[in-house]
Amino acid sequence: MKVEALSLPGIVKVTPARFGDNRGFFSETYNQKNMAEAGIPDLFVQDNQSLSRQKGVVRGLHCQLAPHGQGKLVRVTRGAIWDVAVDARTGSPTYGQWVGVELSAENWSQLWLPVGFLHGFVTLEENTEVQYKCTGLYDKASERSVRWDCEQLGIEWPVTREDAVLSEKDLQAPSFDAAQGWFEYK
Ligand SMILES: Cc1cn([C@H]2C[C@H](O)[C@@H](COP(=O)(O)OP(=O)(O)O[C@H]3O[C@H](C)C(=O)[C@H](O)[C@H]3O)O2)c(=O)[nH]c1=O
Repeated sequence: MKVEALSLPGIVKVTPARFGDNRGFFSETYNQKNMAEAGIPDLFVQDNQSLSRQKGVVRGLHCQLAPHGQGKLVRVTRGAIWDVAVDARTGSPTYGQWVGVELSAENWSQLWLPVGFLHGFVTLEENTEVQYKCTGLYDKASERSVRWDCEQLGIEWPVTREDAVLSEKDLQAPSFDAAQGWFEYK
């Protein structure tokens, strides 16, 4: 498995091996030992999957507050996304900084985001399926959102506001200012 630390400390991109043959391929998409060696904890308690039928669907920026914070290990099993992590840990030297990575069924890469980071993505193809493991269970009351196109964050999304497809919840999300104090940098 290939492991790449990204420009935002704490965010890790991993690419499991994929063994192709005349039938197709086989891949260990999650191996506790390999992931632990990459610095990705082994306690995942929930698997999620979403399908976005259109190109340009933006989901995020989301997180859950303590004690329901979620580390996420994200991968794409059909189509492609541009996946984004934002450091929301008050006191962090990289507070408000972001990193974006293309994850696709083609490149087979996965992105690890620890607790304390906002997560969001935009689909780059129609009928994109995203699957992700979470270190915490869903807790609706502790969900928080920040608007995807917050000027303060300046995320360089590969989609225009006109073309972006968002949920009502995400259309009404506050700016990143709201995130002050959500997470403490340790
Ligand atoms: C997240 C979640 C949602 N739901 C229900 C609640 C709603 O009735 C429905 C759709 O939820 P939502 O619109 O919040 O789904 P997304 O916009 O894809 O949200 C996700 O998008 C970004 C990218 C994330 O990282 C989070 O995991 C998550 O916030 O699924 C559940 O039952 N369990 C869950 O864990």
